[in-house]
Amino acid sequence: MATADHHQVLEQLAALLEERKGADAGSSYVASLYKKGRAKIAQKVGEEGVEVALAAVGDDRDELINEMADLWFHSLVLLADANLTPADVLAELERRFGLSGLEEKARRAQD
Ligand SMILES: N=c1c2ncn([C@@H]3O[C@H](COP(=O)(O)OP(=O)(O)OP(=O)(O)O)[C@@H](O)[C@H]3O)c2ncn1[C@@H]1O[C@H](COP(=O)(O)O)[C@@H](O)[C@H]1O
Repeated sequence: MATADHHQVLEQLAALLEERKGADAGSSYVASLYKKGRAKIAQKVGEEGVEVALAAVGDDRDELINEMADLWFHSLVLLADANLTPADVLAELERRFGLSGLEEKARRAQD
């Protein structure tokens, strides 16, 4: 896939994950995750997060990319299971543009 198409990958994968809701768990890893349920999917996200942290400390570029891809993938499955999309998360990140992290933290402390 060409670099210019990279921004479409999240949407394409999300569409595929949506399709997998009707798939057979025996022939699709994603369908097998849906079948195991939200808690199992959430557990996978947690495990992949830990693996990302370990890879980062190990300072191995390829390992970090690999583990981050696993984390993003399982996070997308979790979003789909919750009937949310990458666009929902991207919209939230977009909303935060221009708002410094420290400023945001201070606002939260006031709530
Ligand atoms: N991007 C991915 C992707 N990344 C990682 N994985 C799978 O995630 C699993 C994670 O491996 P682990 O060792 O952590 O887990 P495990 O030991 O297999 O599973 P557990 O027993 O821990 O649950 C592996 O089986 C990987 O193959 C993925 N599986 C699917 N996709 C995408 O999802 C699409 C649909 O997949 P299927 O539903 O399987 O057709 C594929 O075409 C891909 O685009």
